[in-house]
Amino acid sequence: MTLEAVPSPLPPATAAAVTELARAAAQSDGVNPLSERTLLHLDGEHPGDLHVLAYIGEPGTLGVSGLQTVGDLVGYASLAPDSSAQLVVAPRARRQGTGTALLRLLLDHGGPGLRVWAHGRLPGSDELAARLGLGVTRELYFLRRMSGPLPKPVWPDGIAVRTFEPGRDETAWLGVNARAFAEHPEQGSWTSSDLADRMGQPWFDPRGFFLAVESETGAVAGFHWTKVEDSVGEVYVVGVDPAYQGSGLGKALTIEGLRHLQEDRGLSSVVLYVDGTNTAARALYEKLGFTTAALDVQFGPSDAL
Ligand SMILES: CC(=O)SCCNC(=O)CCNC(=O)[C@H](O)C(C)(C)COP(=O)(O)OP(=O)(O)OC[C@H]1O[C@@H](n2cnc3c(N)ncnc32)[C@H](O)[C@@H]1OP(=O)(O)O
Ligand SMILES: N[C@@H](CS)C(=O)N[C@H]1[C@@H](O[C@@H]2[C@H](O)[C@H](O)[C@@H](O)[C@H](O)[C@H]2O)O[C@H](CO)[C@@H](O)[C@@H]1O
Repeated sequence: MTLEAVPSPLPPATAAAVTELARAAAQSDGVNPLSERTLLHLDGEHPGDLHVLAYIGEPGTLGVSGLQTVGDLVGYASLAPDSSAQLVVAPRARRQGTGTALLRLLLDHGGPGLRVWAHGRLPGSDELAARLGLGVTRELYFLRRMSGPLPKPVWPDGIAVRTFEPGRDETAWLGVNARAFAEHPEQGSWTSSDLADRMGQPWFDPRGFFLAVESETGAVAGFHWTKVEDSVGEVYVVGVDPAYQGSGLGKALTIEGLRHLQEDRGLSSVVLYVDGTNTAARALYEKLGFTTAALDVQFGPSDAL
């Protein structure tokens, strides 16, 4: 087995093989092994992104033309410029040391700031991490709510709600998102490119992207961006400008998006991700009937814990 670190961009054939590897793992494990950002960054050039390929063959046999066959690829890892990473080994190739080899290479390239996701904290991830001196540095809860009666949203005085208008609201949304998520490891640093990537996805639907605006000034005070992909409805991101936090706006926005997913999109359940340390959001979602369905964790060097 050969390990090869490839700076972005990946050859299209290789990107397709990684996508197929991730699909096979998701089918086998019941959990997507790679995050949305990682999947989005398989295609195209993303400076600073590093791809690691584990394949059956002599070094260099892949060539820049990409993989000869999907069967050649037995593992993949990605390392982002913020030192966050993910790795996946093909179900057919597990317990042969490929995961250990991928993680060692990530440590070599990522250094002490490395943070490796284990989506679903599947069997073996803790053991693999501990073997290389890594411990849990972050918990991301995956919550689910079955459809049912919703309270009516109570909007703060002077606030109106409308949906996102492409070509009009991008700059204002980036601003309120950055302010709302100033303390978040990823969300607050989204750029116009990150937003455009997602607006270009088949699931993007401005009719499910709610903005709370000041009636007098039109300024965006908060938002609830919903997502429906593969028939799964998600509270994708809810954010409230710090100036409005504690005003009831987050609850009203969350309810508005849940109503849309439940009634306009006819979904029987809704999911979301929330950091374990986010006490405010977790309290809000618990009040609205969300319960824990799974847990993603990030591992980092134990001496960094
Ligand atoms: C799926 C996701 O998007 S997870 C990420 C959610 N977004 C963020 O964390 C971004 C930063 N935080 C925010 O934007 C806001 O704090 C939000 C969205 C979490 C909450 O919005 P707010 O407008 O402040 O919430 P709101 O005033 O509607 O309060 C609703 C409930 O949330 C909970 N809550 C809100 N703030 C807090 C807090 N500081 N501490 C504990 N619970 C809180 C309470 O249960 C509250 O109900 P209550 O006031 O009846 O007790
Ligand atoms: N509630 C949001 C914004 S704070 C959140 O916590 N997002 C996480 C989450 O993102 C999900 C992930 O990318 C899934 O692959 C994708 O299918 C979901 O639609 C996303 O919501 O997990 C990410 C790590 O995997 C994390 O970086 C985001 O901040």
